[in-house]
Amino acid sequence: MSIKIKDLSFSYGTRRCAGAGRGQVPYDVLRHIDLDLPDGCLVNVLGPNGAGKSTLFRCMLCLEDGYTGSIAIDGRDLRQMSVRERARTIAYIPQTHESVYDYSVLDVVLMSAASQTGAFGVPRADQVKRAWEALERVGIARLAHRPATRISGGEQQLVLIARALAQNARTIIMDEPTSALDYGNTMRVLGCVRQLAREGLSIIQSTHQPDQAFLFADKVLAINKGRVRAFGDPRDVITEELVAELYGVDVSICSLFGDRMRVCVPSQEIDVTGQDARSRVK
Ligand SMILES: Nc1ncnc2c1ncn2[C@@H]1O[C@H](COP(=O)(O)OP(=O)(O)OP(=O)(O)O)[C@@H](O)[C@H]1O
Repeated sequence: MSIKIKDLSFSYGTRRCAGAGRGQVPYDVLRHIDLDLPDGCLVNVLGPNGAGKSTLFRCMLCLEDGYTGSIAIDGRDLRQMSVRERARTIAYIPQTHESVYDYSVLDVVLMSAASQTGAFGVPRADQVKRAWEALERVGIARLAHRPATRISGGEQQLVLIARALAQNARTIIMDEPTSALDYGNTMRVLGCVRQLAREGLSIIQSTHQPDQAFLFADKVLAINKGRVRAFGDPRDVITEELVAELYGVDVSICSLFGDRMRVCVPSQEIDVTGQDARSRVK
């Protein structure tokens, strides 16, 4: 689904203005954001802590609706859609998700049906079938009857992706889906996410790893201080200047395998003077 954001600004409230006696002023966490996210695209959102990534997601999900400007999905204004319609359109995987109840993995995935059956409705046969298909799709059907609290972090993340798939939403927003995962699970989850985008889903996910964006993203959105700093192809957007600006770290961007892959190397940690820099991307 295509997402069009026009002049989006959002504030959580006011803060005291610098200087004596100036009073409270609105503190805009998001400032005049214009974006056109194409359909069937895997977008990685980069930006330092507090840049506004989660807030942007919350606005796109209408969890915060006090924004100015507009957000349209496939041409329809988000605010004109009912809660159920929105739930069917966009699935959300938040930054942290810790279930305290011992629901089975299958039950967690079946919660996706709540937007159609209501919170206490019994899932229909087709919804159960879809839940199984989603579990198969992400490769964890074998875990269906295990308590969702007693599986690994990577498996839990895959359960949430399966739930989003079973919800049948064409757009999935993920807030740092791999932040708690080890290297192997990170690669498996991101590989699964990329495959889903190749099959036509629109996926927007935040990450703090520019290298991940080189490897997995179709587009990169860089946000800094609530503004869009850059948007486009990873190779165009992720530059040494951008990484230094966003994260305050000097990196060299190097190419590998005949430039099929690029990586950020923190050059301030190693002395690269006089080294062979032929593969460095200028
Ligand atoms: N509920 C809230 N009330 C007031 N201010 C908030 C609230 N949530 C976030 N903020 C502030 O809004 C700004 C943006 O926060 P946000 O969580 O969107 O950043 P982020 O880019 O997702 O950061 P991170 O990478 O650390 O998750 C920060 O200054 C944060 O302190």
